[in-house]
Amino acid sequence: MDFDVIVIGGGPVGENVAWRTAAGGLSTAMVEKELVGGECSYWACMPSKALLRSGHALAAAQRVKGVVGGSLDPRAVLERRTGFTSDWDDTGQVKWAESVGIHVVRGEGEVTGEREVTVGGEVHRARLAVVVATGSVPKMPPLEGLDDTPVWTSREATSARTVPESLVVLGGGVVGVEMAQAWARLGSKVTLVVSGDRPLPRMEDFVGPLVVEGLRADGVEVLLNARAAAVEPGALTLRDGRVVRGAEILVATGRVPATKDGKPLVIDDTGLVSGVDGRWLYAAGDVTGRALLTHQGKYQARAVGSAILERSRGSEPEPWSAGQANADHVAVPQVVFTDPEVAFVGHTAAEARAAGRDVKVVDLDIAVAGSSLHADGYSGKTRMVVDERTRTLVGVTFVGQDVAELLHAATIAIVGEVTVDRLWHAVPAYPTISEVWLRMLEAYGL
Ligand SMILES: Cc1cc2nc3c(=O)[nH]c(=O)nc-3n(C[C@H](O)[C@H](O)[C@H](O)COP(=O)(O)OP(=O)(O)OC[C@H]3O[C@@H](n4cnc5c(N)ncnc54)[C@H](O)[C@@H]3O)c2cc1C
Ligand SMILES: NC(=O)c1ccc[n+]([C@@H]2O[C@H](COP(=O)([O-])OP(=O)(O)OC[C@H]3O[C@@H](n4cnc5c(N)ncnc54)[C@H](O)[C@@H]3O)[C@@H](O)[C@H]2O)c1
Repeated sequence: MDFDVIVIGGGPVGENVAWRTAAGGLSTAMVEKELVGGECSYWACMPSKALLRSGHALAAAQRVKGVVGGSLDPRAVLERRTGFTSDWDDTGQVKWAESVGIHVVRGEGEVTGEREVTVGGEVHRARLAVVVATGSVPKMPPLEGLDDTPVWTSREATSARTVPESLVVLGGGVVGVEMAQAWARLGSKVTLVVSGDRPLPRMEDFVGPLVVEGLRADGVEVLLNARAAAVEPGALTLRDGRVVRGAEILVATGRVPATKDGKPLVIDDTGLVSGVDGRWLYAAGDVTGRALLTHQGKYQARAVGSAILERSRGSEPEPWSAGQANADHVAVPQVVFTDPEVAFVGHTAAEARAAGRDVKVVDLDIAVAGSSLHADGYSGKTRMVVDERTRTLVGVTFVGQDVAELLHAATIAIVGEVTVDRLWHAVPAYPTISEVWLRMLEAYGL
């Protein structure tokens, strides 16, 4: 069949491209080989956060004097998780897609020519654009014995129907720390194997050690500088000869773009794939390798949808208009949903310095009236990185209980290029944890 736009991949990113072009009046097909809703809905964001939330709610309650008792019912937590995945059934998402005018095509799509996508032997043509939003797949490390050992990936870690008695987690990235804590709080005996001296190594250097403290408080055994060499059912052998045992072994060592060669599709800020003539091939989301995050992929999706619509009307998207994903370079926010939570946006101090910027770094404990009310003995840390030339923020990091909702203020300040002098006039309400903004600006020198 012919369409104006064909989107390959019906994850959150593909859905958002298709939604935008269909809403703009373009006939749009979305090709999906598994479940409409993608990894995020069924095996990533939603089930992983559902597995974590009950444990966090209980821990938060128990940090307030006067709350007595409380416990987790792992079976009910798993049931709640399963509810968020609609028991791995995409009927609801397909109905939504069709209700907004998207034509859903089931099957594996392949770009077989210019503006041409083949699905199960049937050739479909796109009058305007083909958009690749195929996401990413787990990256497996070179471990002896891996081919013969049934291990967990993030799919099993988010969809398991029972709590394993013990679990070894290989990899100190976001999946590793989140899943280690979720399963530990559900009663599994968890060992986290981290190859470097701290987990979450790409974040500010104080983040990893604070997350390790939180994991150890939950009984997770965290092995640092531990390099894995071989795996067999029930055991992971480290290069120094130590053997770590667990009923299940989760390999969480990163992801690669879902392309034939595992390489990312490099795009410009309107989503056009570099090196392809004719301005018809676009990509967005994990497959671009830009930022492996649902919200940022959906932002790219909105840019791609807008750019296709604008170009169909003969105009070109301007920088910082809806048709360009310019914030990818300055303000990508991310929350790691551990306890303590990690929330950060922008660049780390080290990245900013490496880019040649003259920055001032403000480090503070989160210790304000709001935090002391929020939890007895609240502890947390924050870092603000300020560009001294423009007096605007480059990056902000918070670590502590329930800091996720503080993040959007930082994102707005960075994207809006708000100076610290003007930020001074954004008065945080008393007594909220946001008052830490005032303390940071005072510590900066205002
Ligand atoms: C455990 C885990 C937890 C996460 N938690 C968070 C979180 O809390 N917050 C956050 O922002 N991000 C999180 N992420 C990252 C997030 O899941 C991804 O960034 C997001 O899913 C990317 O969306 P996407 O649409 O690009 O790809 P996907 O969600 O991977 O969707 C791609 C879709 O394309 C389909 N597909 C692939 N190839 C083809 C083909 N040839 N033909 C047809 N269909 C095809 C796939 O079946 C899939 O449905 C998490 C990731 C993991 C693994
Ligand atoms: N809350 C969230 O926003 C959230 C949650 C989960 C995942 N995600 C996204 O999904 C993506 C994938 O997550 P991930 O944790 O799989 O990847 P990651 O890239 O964040 O972390 C992988 C980690 O594994 C380590 N590693 C690589 N090879 C190894 C080996 N052989 N042995 C031991 N360690 C090894 C790396 O040093 C790295 O720290 C991330 O980019 C993340 O942004 C986001």
